[in-house]
Order: sequence, then C-alpha cells, then structure tokens
Amino acid sequence: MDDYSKAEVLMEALPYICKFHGQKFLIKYGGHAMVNEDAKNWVAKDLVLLKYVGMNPIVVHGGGPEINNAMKKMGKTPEFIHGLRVTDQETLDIVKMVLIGKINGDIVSKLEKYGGKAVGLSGKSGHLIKAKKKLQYLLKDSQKIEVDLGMVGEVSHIDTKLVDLLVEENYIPVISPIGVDEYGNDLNLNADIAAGDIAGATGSKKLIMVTDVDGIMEDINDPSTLHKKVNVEKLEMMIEQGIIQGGMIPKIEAAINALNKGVDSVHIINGRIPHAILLEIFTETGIGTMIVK
Ligand SMILES: Nc1ncnc2c1ncn2[C@@H]1O[C@H](COP(=O)(O)OP(=O)(O)O)[C@@H](O)[C@H]1O
Ligand SMILES: CC(=O)N[C@@H](CCC(=O)OP(=O)(O)O)C(=O)O
Repeated sequence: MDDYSKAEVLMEALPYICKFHGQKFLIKYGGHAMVNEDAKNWVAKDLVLLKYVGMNPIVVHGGGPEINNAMKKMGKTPEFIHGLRVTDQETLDIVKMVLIGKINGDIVSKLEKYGGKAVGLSGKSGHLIKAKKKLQYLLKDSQKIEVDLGMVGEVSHIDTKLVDLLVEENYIPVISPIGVDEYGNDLNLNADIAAGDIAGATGSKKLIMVTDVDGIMEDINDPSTLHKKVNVEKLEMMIEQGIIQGGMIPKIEAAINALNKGVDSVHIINGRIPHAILLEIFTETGIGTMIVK
C-alpha cells in the first residue's frame, strides 16, 4: 500500500473517531476467542488503538475452555446447566485461579505490551459486583423444579466508581466475572451476563461480544445464514425454536439486558478474524451480528 492509500484509510476512520470520541465500549472477550497468539494480539492491539484515538474500552473476559482444561487436569468433570457451570467450592477455586490468576493477567500484559495502560480487576475490587446466589429452575414433566448450581451468582448491583476512575485516568479496566454476595462469599458469574450488566451500568455506547463464530446464524453449520442485523423479538423466537443454543443463550440474555439499560447496540463478532473489533467500529456495515431493540 502506498503512502497516499494509507492516508485515505486513516481518513475513512475520521467520522467514527468523531462520533465515538469519549464514549465507552464494553468488550466481552470470550474464552473461545482466545484461540491462539495471533487472535490474542489482534484483540489487544485493537483495544489499545481504540484508547489512543479517544474511545474508552472496558473489558470483561471469560475463559470457559481454560477452566474446563484445568478442571480435567485436576480430575474433575465440568458440568453445565443452561450454559452455567455447576460450581462447588473446589471448582470455584479453580475458576478464580484461571480467571483472576491467569487470564486476567495475560490480557493486561498484552495490552501493556502494545503500549496501553491496563489494570486487572475482578467484581471483588472496589465493590464492583455485588451478587446473589442464582436460583435456577428446570422443567421436568411440566413441573418447575429448582436445581442447585452451587456457588453461581447473578448480579444484584454494580458500583462503577472504580471503573470510572480508571477510565478517566486513561487505563483500560480488565474485569474477571467473580462477584461477592452480602456475606462476603465469592460467586462464579457467567461472563456474558456480567458484561451486559456492566455495559448498562457504565453507560457504554456498545456492547461488543468477541467469540468464535461470525455472529448469530439461522443454521450454525452454514455461514451464509448469518444475521447481519436482528431484533430482540426475532432472537426470542430463535431461542424457542432451538436455533440458538448453549453458550449463545447467555449472550442474548445479556444483550437484551444491556439494550434495556440504554446501550445503543450489541454486536456479536468473531475474534478469529484479524482486527474484528476495528472492523466493527470503523466501518459502515460493521461485521458480525448487530442486535437492536
Ligand atoms: N444460532 C447460533 N448462531 C451462532 N452460534 C451459536 C448459535 N447457537 C449456538 N451457538 C454457539 O454459541 C457459541 C458461542 O458461545 P460460547 O461457546 O459461550 O463462546 P464464548 O466462550 O466466546 O463466550 C458458538 O461457538 C456456537 O457453537
Ligand atoms: C457461572 C459460569 O458459568 N461462569 C463461567 C465464567 C467464565 C465464562 O463465562 O467464560 P466464557 O465467556 O468463555 O464462556 C464459567 O465458569 O465458565
């Protein structure tokens, strides 16, 4: 590419840089998107660039596959109910070890490597995420029965003070989805759900969920069935029809929650595509699936 073309490309980003100046973007960085070093580097570089051109990324990360691997190494079998990990005390320790002890630090290191300033937090830091034990029900013979997920929580309150301070001081907050209940017990939170709540509470413009598929598809095995733009009503129908399953369900729940709390749009994008976050924010059509009310 010659120098003139480089300048043209930069100028194409100008309208978006103006439009989004000073805005917060909640990036949910899923465990399935952390597939290799290249993919991790693209995400980190994109976030640092966003920060330097005047936007404020806030990261909530997952790490489901790494938690599964760690559990298996320790002789435990991962179990999920409705996309949520059944979490006994030993599992909670493994979850914290992997999320807070490893993945969070790795993301912070990468952001710093590419010139960003990043701070690792969990929901335990500065009263960020108050949680309560999640009650989960299953339908059995058309009867609603309660199942015990163990130490799994849902968000009851977000205190954004610490995150706001960090953003104002130009740090990129990187948050592990662990909450604390009123008795001081740690609870394992689904990262998508936590991201939706934090996006709403921080007044983020967009919630961008970085995962391992191109977006929401009518047929998961046929990329040509990708929905470029979809509304909540259609998504609810797709869940009822069983078209949307597994790990995509909490994303939809989080998306609906974030939209109800004032987030303009939610995007599901593929972190295996080079610079997917930049393509989403700095192009007219964006990539992946855009979810609107
Ligand atoms: N209709 C659908 N369209 C796209 N993905 C879907 C759909 N239904 C279920 N999924 C699944 O959702 C997965 C993404 O969620 P998840 O595995 O929890 O990722 P992450 O770790 O990034 O949060 C995809 O890999 C895909 O298998
Ligand atoms: C309660 C619950 O299920 N917590 C999740 C937290 C990590 C997560 O959500 O990671 P992904 O975003 O990669 O799926 C878990 O233990 O796997």
